[in-house]
Amino acid sequence: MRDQTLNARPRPLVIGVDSSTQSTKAAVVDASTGDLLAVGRAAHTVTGAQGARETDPEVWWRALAESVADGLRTAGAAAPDVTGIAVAGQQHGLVVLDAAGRPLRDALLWNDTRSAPQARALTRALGEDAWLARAGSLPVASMTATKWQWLRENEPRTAEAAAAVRLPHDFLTERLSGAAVTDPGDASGTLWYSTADGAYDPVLLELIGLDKDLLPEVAPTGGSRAGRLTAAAAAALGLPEGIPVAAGTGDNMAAAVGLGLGGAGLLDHPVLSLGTSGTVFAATRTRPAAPGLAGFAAADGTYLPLGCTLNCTLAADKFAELLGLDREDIAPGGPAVVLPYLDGERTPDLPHASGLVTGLRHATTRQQLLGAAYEGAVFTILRALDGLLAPTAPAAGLPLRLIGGGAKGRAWVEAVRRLSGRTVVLPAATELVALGAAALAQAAVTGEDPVAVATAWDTGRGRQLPPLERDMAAWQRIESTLTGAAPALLSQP
Ligand SMILES: Nc1ncnc2c1ncn2[C@@H]1O[C@H](COP(=O)(O)OP(=O)(O)O)[C@@H](O)[C@H]1O
Ligand SMILES: O=C(CO)[C@@H](O)[C@H](O)COP(=O)(O)O
Repeated sequence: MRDQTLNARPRPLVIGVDSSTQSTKAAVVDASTGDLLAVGRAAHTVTGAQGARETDPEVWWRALAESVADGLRTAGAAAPDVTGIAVAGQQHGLVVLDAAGRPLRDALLWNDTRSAPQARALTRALGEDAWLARAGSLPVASMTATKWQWLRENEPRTAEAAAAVRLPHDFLTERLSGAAVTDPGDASGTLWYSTADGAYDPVLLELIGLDKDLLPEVAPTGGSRAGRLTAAAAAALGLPEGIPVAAGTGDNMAAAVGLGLGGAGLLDHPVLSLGTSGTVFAATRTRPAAPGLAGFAAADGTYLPLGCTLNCTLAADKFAELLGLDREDIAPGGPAVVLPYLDGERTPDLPHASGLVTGLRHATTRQQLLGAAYEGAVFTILRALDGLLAPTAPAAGLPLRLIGGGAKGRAWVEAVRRLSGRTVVLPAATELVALGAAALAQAAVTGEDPVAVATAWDTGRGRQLPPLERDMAAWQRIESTLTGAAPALLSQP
């Protein structure tokens, strides 16, 4: 018979939630060791065509409750042992709420490109230098300020009726805690927050006619305590009422925390994330402000310069589906080149682009064509990485950490190794956003630095893959195709 006293001993747990584009994942983590006991999951629905991408925020709320229940069930964990929770969310989405906190419409997501004209107009209105000096980034269609402008111009009654404006993660944090709180990391993706001042920017808010009173308070870090789990949220999630709820952050910022990147950890180490978006980023102490990259704040008080593409895993999966192939059934593209810009593109800024296939011969196989789709997606992200590394020469020799759903796939990993020629580190944990959120939750419980928590947990540990010789022939083929096609891709309707 097992010792009942041992069974009864409480085991403090924290929950880190990753509410991303396609799904919610809830990591149930042993707060003392950082051991990942289970990941609960629930899918989202994304609707829209021709540039529109929307999700009902209530879908995220239901998915949060489902994934937490799934995680606790799978872990065989007792809900009363949960001591804290934090949410990391897909960045930039525009959530508009009525006075009772109900969504007035579906959220406009980061990959909705309808606000490209508003992005251009906002850039012209203030000038690139002023945007970079204030927000650290230039307006592109992903940024929340351009979405707010789109709403004002296209659905003015909804914009006027808004009693609150939120990002996906702070919408969920408020549902949990009742507190209207965000963090510097996710706030920096709105473009109405100044990374220079560390506060909402009155000039930018005035430019887009947005009342500061509609916005959440900005906590000092994502690991600050936003509040405590309300009775209503506790009932909905089956968790103990009153446990600390962290301010949370954007998904890329949380991944950085999960990898132990930031002031209390590693600086300048580059990361490549292969998910719905392809992203490259590094935690830095220097405030970024360069065209072509997003100059975000990190969740821990450092900065997170980042490049982001709109077409990554979903684009390669679409090619696999069209070709009737398994996603791993690939060969190097040979002379075939694919620019897989099925959703338009953000980096480079070609919001109206569509996919381009060129270089086909009679000898081209389906496997080569699928390989070319991976190469096109990977080339596009790695080009952004070159921009990220240029100002920090010492980082050029550092290994590249590979994360996100795509990092589970051999075809992705090999394409990154071949086109980058870099040493690649594959972290053992696949859910680094959720683990980073768990570290934020633990920071909100104990008051520690979230990066120090993740470093002590060693959630970023992984295996190192040696560099392969860089495939410069493929690189140059794709690069010259993009250079030649860019004017046509830019002017597509
Ligand atoms: N074993 C695998 N091999 C290759 N790709 C995978 C694998 N598992 C999942 N993926 C890809 O991962 C993507 C989801 O990645 P994820 O980082 O979870 O996305 P997001 O955070 O944007 O919702 C899917 O689109 C899928 O193509
Ligand atoms: O817009 C960005 C970064 O600026 C995206 O990275 C979103 O944050 C969505 O992330 P995933 O759903 O792909 O994780």
